[in-house]
Amino acid sequence: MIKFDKIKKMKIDELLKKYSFMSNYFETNNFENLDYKSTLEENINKLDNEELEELGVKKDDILLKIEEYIKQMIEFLGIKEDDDVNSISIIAGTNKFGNEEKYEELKIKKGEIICIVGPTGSGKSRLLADIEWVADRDTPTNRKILINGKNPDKKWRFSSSNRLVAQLSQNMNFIMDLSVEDFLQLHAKSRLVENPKELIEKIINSANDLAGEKFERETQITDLSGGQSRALMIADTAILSKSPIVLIDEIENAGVDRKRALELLIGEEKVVLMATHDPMLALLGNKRIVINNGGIEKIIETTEEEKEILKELEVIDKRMQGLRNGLRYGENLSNI
Ligand SMILES: Nc1ncnc2c1ncn2[C@@H]1O[C@H](COP(=O)(O)OP(=O)(O)OP(=O)(O)O)[C@@H](O)[C@H]1O
Repeated sequence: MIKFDKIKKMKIDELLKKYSFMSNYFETNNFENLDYKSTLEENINKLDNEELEELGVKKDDILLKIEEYIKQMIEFLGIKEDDDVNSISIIAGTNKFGNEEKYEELKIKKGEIICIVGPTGSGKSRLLADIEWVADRDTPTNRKILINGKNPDKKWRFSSSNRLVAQLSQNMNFIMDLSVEDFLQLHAKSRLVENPKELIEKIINSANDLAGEKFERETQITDLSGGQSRALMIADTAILSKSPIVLIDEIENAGVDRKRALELLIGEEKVVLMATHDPMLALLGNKRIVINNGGIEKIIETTEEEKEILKELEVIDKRMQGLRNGLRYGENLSNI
């Protein structure tokens, strides 16, 4: 059952993200001046008589028609409303020595950034893999993953269109000879986005916001620098990927504004889990999971005092960035 009261209160860009078929509806029904940052209801309420005449419907009927259309499309496409992931829970298992982990359950909600810290070989990647596999006491750690507090549907393991997790890895090696725009078109098609034009523009703008040097939609992806391609993949994952969870293996500093990258992912309502050794990134998180000998030893919430340290680190980071840029552009560093 769809909850139309909730749908009415969704901003148009959220609505298009959730129901990409609506772009087609708006286009074929001549909705021309949509404000993407306002809700569906607000957009309909502000239509004037002239616009209503153009649309050929009464104001009161528009929402009813849209509700009916969404219902039919959901049925036709076989979309399940319970695909929405609002939280994941990690239920404790055992460490490498077979001892029980020192927590019972860790619930992570949408919009939270959780960092995973611990020495080399301690089991950080194993934890990420448990989440990706939706472990059910059937991995070396014996952990169990719940989705929305419940035993998850096995489809998360086997369906390719319903990926629970998007992985952001460090190095993107593009080998195809495509422009940025064609590459994103391909991605959008494979993710069944019907009218990807606006999304592609949003991705390119966001990526350019994150990267030091701007690129164009016509730029060949093989010509992108390391930082530019990382920025493109982050924006693509945030905006186009339907996976509700993003796993990150440390975002390299070079060429990407990491704080903005995290803000972009969180703004798109994802659960973000990030393995990192960098104090600045760790403090940007809401919590950090400390792993040792394969087990979760502690879960630490970032305190207000720690957030103060973050401010210091941001000043240092800015200074480093300034010097790095100076170096790049051949300046005398003592003048910076
Ligand atoms: N609870 C556990 N029980 C049994 N084996 C485990 C457990 N946790 C991790 N391991 C195993 O320990 C090995 C090292 O773990 P992993 O690769 O996850 O470490 P890591 O912290 O990601 O290391 P690095 O920082 O070097 O990438 C792996 O073979 C993993 O399967």
